[in-house]
Amino acid sequence: MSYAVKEIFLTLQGEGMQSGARAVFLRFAGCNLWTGREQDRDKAICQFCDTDFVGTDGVNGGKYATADALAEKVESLWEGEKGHRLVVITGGEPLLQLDSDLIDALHRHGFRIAVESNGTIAAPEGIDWLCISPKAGSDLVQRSGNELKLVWPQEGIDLNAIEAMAFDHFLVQPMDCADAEAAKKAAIDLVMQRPKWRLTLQTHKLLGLQ
Ligand SMILES: C[S@@+](CC[C@H](N)C(=O)[O-])C[C@H]1O[C@@H](n2cnc3c(N)ncnc32)[C@H](O)[C@@H]1O
Ligand SMILES: Nc1nc2[nH]cc(C(=O)O)c2c(=O)[nH]1
Ligand code: SF4
Ligand SMILES: [Mg+2]
Repeated sequence: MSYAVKEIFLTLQGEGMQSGARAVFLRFAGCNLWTGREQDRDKAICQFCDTDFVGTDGVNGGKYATADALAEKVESLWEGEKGHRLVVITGGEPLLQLDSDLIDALHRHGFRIAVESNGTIAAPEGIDWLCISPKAGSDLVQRSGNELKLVWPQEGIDLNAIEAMAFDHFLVQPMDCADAEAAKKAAIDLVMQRPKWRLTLQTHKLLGLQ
């Protein structure tokens, strides 16, 4: 199958337990919880998205005909030292498009594969680091993984139910929104009340990185 890619770029992973790691970001176009159009935001299931994932017009974006062609483009962006290759596959919702062909091709090119998903689609085998970020009002299908990263505050989230799921790490990330100060405070309060959780910040935004 072909892959619709919004953009591909080299940066530091800004979020979660792998934050600070050099990584190629592969951002797929499209999401199942929002069209990505501002006029649809109010009626979307996920209303706080900070990302433009519409179309294929970003840096290195486009339609990639094969998994190998896409893996080669990812590899070409990994400059310098050959080792420690990490690709973060995100979107949009990457599990709408990520398949075993692409997982195999990226592994053949020497990459560890991290994925950022909203958890509404079961993850395929072979992902090396799975981050699930639940969205209130959506059906959480993927209930295990390496890290769960909850954007906060969100109404309608059952924290006890989430804590019972099979994740290695439970992270809370303040929502980037009009009242960012209140969101930071709410995230800090959550950790203070529930020590199973850790605070994660969007460090790329603090650093002025992509
Ligand atoms: C743009 S999403 C793409 C991946 C996938 N669709 C998902 O939601 O996990 C990447 C990450 O950014 C988080 N995110 C999106 N909007 C945010 C915001 N306004 N503030 C903080 N984190 C946000 C998501 O929860 C997710 O962890
Ligand atoms: N630097 C950087 N780190 C990130 N971690 C998760 C991101 C995402 O949009 O999925 C993201 C992103 O957009 N940029
Ligand atoms: S699920 Fe992810 S990509 Fe889709 S709208 Fe929400 S934050 Fe954005
Ligand atoms: Mg982002």
